Amino acid sequence: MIRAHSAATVREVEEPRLAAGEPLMAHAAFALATHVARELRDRTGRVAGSVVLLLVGGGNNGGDALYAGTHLARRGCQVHAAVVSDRAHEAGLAAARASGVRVHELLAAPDLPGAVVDLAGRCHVWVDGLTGIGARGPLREPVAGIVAALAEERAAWSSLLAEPIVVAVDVPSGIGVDDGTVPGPVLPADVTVSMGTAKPGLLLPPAAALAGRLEVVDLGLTELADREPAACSLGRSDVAALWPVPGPEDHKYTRGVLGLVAGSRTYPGAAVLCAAGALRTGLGMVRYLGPEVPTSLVRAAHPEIVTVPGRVQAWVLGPGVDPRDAARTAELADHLDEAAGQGLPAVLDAGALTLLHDDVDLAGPTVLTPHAGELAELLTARGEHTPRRDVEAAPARHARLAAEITGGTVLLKGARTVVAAPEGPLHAQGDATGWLATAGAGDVLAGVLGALLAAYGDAIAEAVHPAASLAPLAAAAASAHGHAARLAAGLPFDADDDPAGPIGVPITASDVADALPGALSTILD
Ligand SMILES: NC(=O)C1=CN([C@@H]2O[C@H](COP(=O)(O)OP(=O)(O)OC[C@H]3O[C@@H](n4cnc5c(N)ncnc54)[C@H](OP(=O)(O)O)[C@@H]3O)[C@@H](O)[C@H]2O)[C@@H](O)CC1
Ligand SMILES: [K+]
Repeated sequence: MIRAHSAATVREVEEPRLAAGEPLMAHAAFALATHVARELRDRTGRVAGSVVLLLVGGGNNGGDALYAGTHLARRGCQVHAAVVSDRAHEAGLAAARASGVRVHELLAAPDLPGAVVDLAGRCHVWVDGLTGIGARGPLREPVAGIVAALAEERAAWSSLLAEPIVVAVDVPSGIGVDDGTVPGPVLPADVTVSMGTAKPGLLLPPAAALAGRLEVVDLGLTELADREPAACSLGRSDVAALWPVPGPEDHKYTRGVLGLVAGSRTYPGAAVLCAAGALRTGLGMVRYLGPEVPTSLVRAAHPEIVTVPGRVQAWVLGPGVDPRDAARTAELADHLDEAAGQGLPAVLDAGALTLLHDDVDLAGPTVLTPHAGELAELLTARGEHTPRRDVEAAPARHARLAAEITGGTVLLKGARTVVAAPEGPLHAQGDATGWLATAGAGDVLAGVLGALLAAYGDAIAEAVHPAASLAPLAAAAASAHGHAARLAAGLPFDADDDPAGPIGVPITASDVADALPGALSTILD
């Protein structure tokens, strides 16, 4: 699991250590130099003789870059430092000069962005030490202009072979360190070397997509183990640890029975796909409840499905249900009440999300699975006027707001899925592929999550804090679903940002459901 801590937590932990004279910056800079050297060797085949640009702002982030530059100069690199603040780290500057780094004090340059871009054009690697966890809000001038010019230059270069490598120090300068927003210009990185712990903005969308590969440097900040992370991402072994695996004593009722109210005459496929997602995830039984169509289609596609009411351990309510169908919506509300009465978990998707447009307080453990548009509608209906683009610009903030307002756990679907409970760490999972953005994929996900919750349903109903396990389970479902999509698209199992890697093939939602057992076998291996 990658655990990310807020800037404030990092400061609280590092301050007493710095006061005690621990050389945290020296360790950070050495690790940074090692990563830069490795990147140079992997991509260009050499370290000595490479030309390195340090982008140096006015704080310790620039200090990290300067000290890393001293190590790289000693390893035979030609190192240039573009200093764009009059408060650059003094000791770092002195050390850099002493080790042969060429320091360019550029603040007085008539065209500052142009001067930095000129210098950058001669360098194999750019080390972004402009701002780190000390940044506040969008980048200000002159740094904003420099970053915008470099980002433009880099985008233009990417069509050529000799791209510069961008290594961000701690975070790509300009991202919202704690909330993952991109409030202004940011220089996208190939690698981000984060100091002591990951930062939330490196995991959360949309900023996470600008961080490249994440490398976390262990600075021995052991106190962080006892501090709740602000955000986290489950790895394969975390998902495996959560996944229910049947033992010899299990039977279908202990493995979990899922009640499914989905599909309509207009959208019958949603019921078939949601059932497929649940069945291929593995559970004891699916009880489908609905009108003749789609019941006949669900039975034809999945003969193992039971279509009579009975005991269940979790519900999936709403995929493919038209919220204008008053009778069906009332049915959804009844099942939601029934689940809450028994303390059983429920997934509210698509049509069922409109149940929360009224001032309903969720009484039971509930996961909402909106996409950005549905979340915007929900928030607006609950008095927080929110255009869809605002949700897309700050997914974590809006998912958390919806969780606080409704009392549910919100799984906000997107290229990178965010899960927010009313409190506790945010989760972000970026295991999927762009090919997954296809009709019906969300119905499959609701099924996967429903199956997982059914397995845990009785335990959740008996738990002291029934909602506490929902966010990790929702994140695990998103991860398995994303991995299945990668497998179906013919992509390597784990997402990486290698632009030279395979691009994959188009997939359908049915392909994703079919790929679930294969993905789970790799996860559980
Ligand atoms: N984690 C760890 O244990 C360790 C962390 N370490 C490192 O320290 C870093 C934190 O250093 P830090 O506190 O000096 O702040 P930093 O990020 O360099 O930014 C301050 C500068 O940015 C400027 N600035 C601010 N906002 C801005 C804006 N919007 N637009 C433009 N400029 C803006 C601000 O200017 P000012 O607002 O003061 O005028 C000031 O000049 C951390 O990220 C990591 O790299 C390691 O060295 C040791 C171990
Ligand atoms: K930075």
